[in-house]
Amino acid sequence: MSDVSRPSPAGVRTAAVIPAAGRGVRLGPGAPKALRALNGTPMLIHAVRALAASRAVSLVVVVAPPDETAEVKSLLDAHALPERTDFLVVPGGESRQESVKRGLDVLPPGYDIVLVHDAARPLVPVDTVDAVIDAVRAGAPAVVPALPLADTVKEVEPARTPGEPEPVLATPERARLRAVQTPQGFDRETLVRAHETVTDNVTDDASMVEQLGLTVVVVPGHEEAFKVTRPLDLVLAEAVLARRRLNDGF
Ligand SMILES: Nc1ccn([C@@H]2O[C@H](COP(=O)(O)OP(=O)(O)OP(=O)(O)O)[C@@H](O)[C@H]2O)c(=O)n1
Ligand SMILES: C[C@](O)(CO)[C@H](O)COP(=O)(O)O
Repeated sequence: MSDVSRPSPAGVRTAAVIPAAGRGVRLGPGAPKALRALNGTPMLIHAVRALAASRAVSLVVVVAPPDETAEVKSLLDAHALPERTDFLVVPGGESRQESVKRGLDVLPPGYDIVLVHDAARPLVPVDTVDAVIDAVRAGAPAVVPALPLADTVKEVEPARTPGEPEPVLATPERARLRAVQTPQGFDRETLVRAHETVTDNVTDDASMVEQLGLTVVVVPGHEEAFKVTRPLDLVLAEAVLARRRLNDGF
């Protein structure tokens, strides 16, 4: 049994920041990605429910597309969400990193552990969320869920002209590689310092903590925590939801 299903250690509270302000260019034209429906419910609501399913999470900060903050607030009001969880909505920025920073900026005092979770990973199981929180509670300053890779990975010299063949530079040893997911979990002070210190644009929050010289640890991720990025991912997400409904017997 995860430690997280037990009451929080006295005074230790966990908040989740959900960056949801991206357009979803790779998914194709349409509404901002987080507002697109999966089986009739916006992807963002699935992601919020997934994080709020953890009994340890008592605050969820949604970082919304700047023109859609009112709509996001209405969606949160319209969908059944746990009463023990508080919600805040703030407008996002130009990059994922800036959006996460905006979420961190509005966190009230008293939250010592912060999770950062992509709205684009709507189906993460609660056990994965709890495993990340457990590892932060155990003392890691930064924790990422990750999976081994199925494909061999090549480092290439990127083509200068699109479509040109790309020369391979190296083949990293696959057994040492992991595909990193979210939620990523942090000691709050560490994550805030990373966002204040690191100025290059990076693709995840944990790599900012690596740049501080601190150790980031990996816990097992989950296949269902995949990121909805391209159109085929929508088909997969709806298939996962259909399988869950069958397994739940309704
Ligand atoms: N300016 C941005 C860009 C991204 N995100 C969020 O960061 C997460 C991961 O980003 P990604 O999957 O790349 O989403 P998009 O940026 O929307 O996708 P694309 O690159 O295809 O436009 C998503 O939940 C997305 O909403 C954000 O909050 N603010
Ligand atoms: C944070 C992340 O989901 C970890 O895999 C990923 O780096 C986000 O990348 P994106 O290109 O912004 O989707």
